[in-house]
Amino acid sequence: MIKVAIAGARGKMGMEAVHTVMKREGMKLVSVLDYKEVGTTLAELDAFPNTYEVPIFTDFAQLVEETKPDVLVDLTNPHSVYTHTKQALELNVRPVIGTTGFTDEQLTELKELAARKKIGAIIAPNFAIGAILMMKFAREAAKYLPDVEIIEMHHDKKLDAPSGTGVKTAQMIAEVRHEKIQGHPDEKETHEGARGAEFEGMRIHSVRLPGLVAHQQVLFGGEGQLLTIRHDSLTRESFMSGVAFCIETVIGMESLVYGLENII
Ligand SMILES: NC(=O)C1=CN([C@@H]2O[C@H](COP(=O)(O)OP(=O)(O)OC[C@H]3O[C@@H](n4cnc5c(N)ncnc54)[C@H](OP(=O)(O)O)[C@@H]3O)[C@@H](O)[C@H]2O)C=CC1
Ligand SMILES: O=C(O)C1=N[C@H](C(=O)O)C[C@H](O)C1
Repeated sequence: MIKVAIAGARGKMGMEAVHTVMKREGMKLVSVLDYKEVGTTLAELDAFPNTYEVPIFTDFAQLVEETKPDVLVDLTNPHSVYTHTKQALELNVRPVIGTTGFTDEQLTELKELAARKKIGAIIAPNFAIGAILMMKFAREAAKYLPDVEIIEMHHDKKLDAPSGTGVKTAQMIAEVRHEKIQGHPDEKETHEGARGAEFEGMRIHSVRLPGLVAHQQVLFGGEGQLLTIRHDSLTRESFMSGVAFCIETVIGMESLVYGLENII
């Protein structure tokens, strides 16, 4: 039985993850990490009325001491995720991280820490299998069509831009794409930001609108042709088989993996 703790259980993803872990055979939700006093167990919260008698902690060291989780699933926000991941590794709890917004320096540091401690960790900018395939197909297409722009579209409560998936897509494309600055060499923005975020000569555009969940198009332009690779997460259920897969997989790992494309 894999013992799981979740940080961010009151959030949109966290709520789904709580139900996923509770329903899945072979794993058990032993505790929840919050940053404010919201109650002593999940059953006291409006989101889970009288349902799960799972204790809530505001102190991670105490959570580990009292409930001894094997895995910490983090679905919080870009401001707290780095600290949670580091604390988990230091306390020998395997992190499964869905939260986005890490800097390159933070990723490198966490990778080194996991390697030093020989502890499995997964940082997954996107848990949905369709999104992983979208990124893999985009990497393949970029070998032949190096002119590419990424348009990611999310709900308007999202804190980080570009999305973790948008950045990961650009990183995967950059692995194979001949370096190239796109657009006209003399192009000039008359309104700042018009051309989107720059990533190794590619552009990432972030759309935020109510009604959206998580969507991305990768556009490749060629002579007289356009290839569009698109993925849509229509509900947060789309991420849950990935969350369960990571919890089960991280147990047998001894290093940090960034991106599910490396382990599926
Ligand atoms: N990898 C993937 O496939 C996916 C990743 N995500 C990412 O997951 C993260 C969460 O997304 P989402 O559920 O939509 O966001 P929400 O804002 O709905 O949920 C975040 C929750 O975390 C809580 N929280 C904030 N800080 C802490 C902390 N220090 N400790 C414990 N809980 C905390 C928030 O509480 P409060 O509201 O009181 O501040 C909130 O309840 C985001 O980074 C998002 O990008 C989202 C979807 C898929
Ligand atoms: O905030 C979200 O909602 C999502 N965040 C992740 C990201 O930044 O890529 C994954 C998915 O796109 C949903």
